Amino acid sequence: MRLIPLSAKADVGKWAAKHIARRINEFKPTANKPFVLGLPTGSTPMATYKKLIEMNRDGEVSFEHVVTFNMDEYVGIPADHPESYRTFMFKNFFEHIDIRHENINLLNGNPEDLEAECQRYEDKIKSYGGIHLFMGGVGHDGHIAFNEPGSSLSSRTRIKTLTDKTRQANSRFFENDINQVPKLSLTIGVGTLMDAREVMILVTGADKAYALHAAVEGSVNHLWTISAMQMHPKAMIVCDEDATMELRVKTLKYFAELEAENIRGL
Ligand SMILES: N[C@@H]1[C@@H](O)[C@H](O)[C@@H](COP(=O)(O)O)O[C@@H]1O
Repeated sequence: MRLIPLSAKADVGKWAAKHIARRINEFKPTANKPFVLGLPTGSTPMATYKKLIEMNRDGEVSFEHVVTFNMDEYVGIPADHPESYRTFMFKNFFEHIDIRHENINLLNGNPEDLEAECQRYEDKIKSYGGIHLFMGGVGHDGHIAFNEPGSSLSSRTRIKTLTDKTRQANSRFFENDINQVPKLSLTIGVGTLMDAREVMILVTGADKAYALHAAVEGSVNHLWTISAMQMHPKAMIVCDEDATMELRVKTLKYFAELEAENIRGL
């Protein structure tokens, strides 16, 4: 696993956006050979989306032949609810870039059959030959997508009950009222994420410091689903200084030295 320790939150957004653009450009996608990108919601990736929008506008990267799959969606709120992950993605990213709408894949949180919807999603990912690069964030309790503590590390897309802790954290988007936060979600599994050719996780802020410690220094454990990234052949965590507060000085120094070249010139 690589750890890219940067100074500020804005640097994380810039670095991640540049990495995504580099991967897309290296791939030289076409209509018949699209680049498949996995995406998260949340406050953490906002700076990355902003930078990617700028880069798209300036002609540094195109999403014309990029297919996207989002990680998760709430169950039971309308698709056009201001806090649905569909709304989030269109408002903060898709509406501002040159992506074709038929290339956007999102889980439907209101299907007739929830299990069939999960299977449809897995099949659709497979139909593209898998995901090239999956970007993600992390919850305070180390959850990845909505794979809450105790999720199987080989899980696939499925229905998940949200913990009170997650609903409390996300209530900030629902007028600080936990009762408005859905209790269920559809989420890709840890196994789905592990199948991506490359995974890039963004971690910012002191409130995520313990999750970063568990991801990098902890043992692989289903109680911290982010730790499964240690088993991924090509995983990378990009973090800011605040998020490193629970890491050993020795660990941080080790990765900072390894990545010195890649951090310079941001
Ligand atoms: N399902 C999402 C996760 O994908 C996200 O990583 C997490 C952290 O969000 P934030 O970046 O706002 O801290 O929130 C939710 O639980």
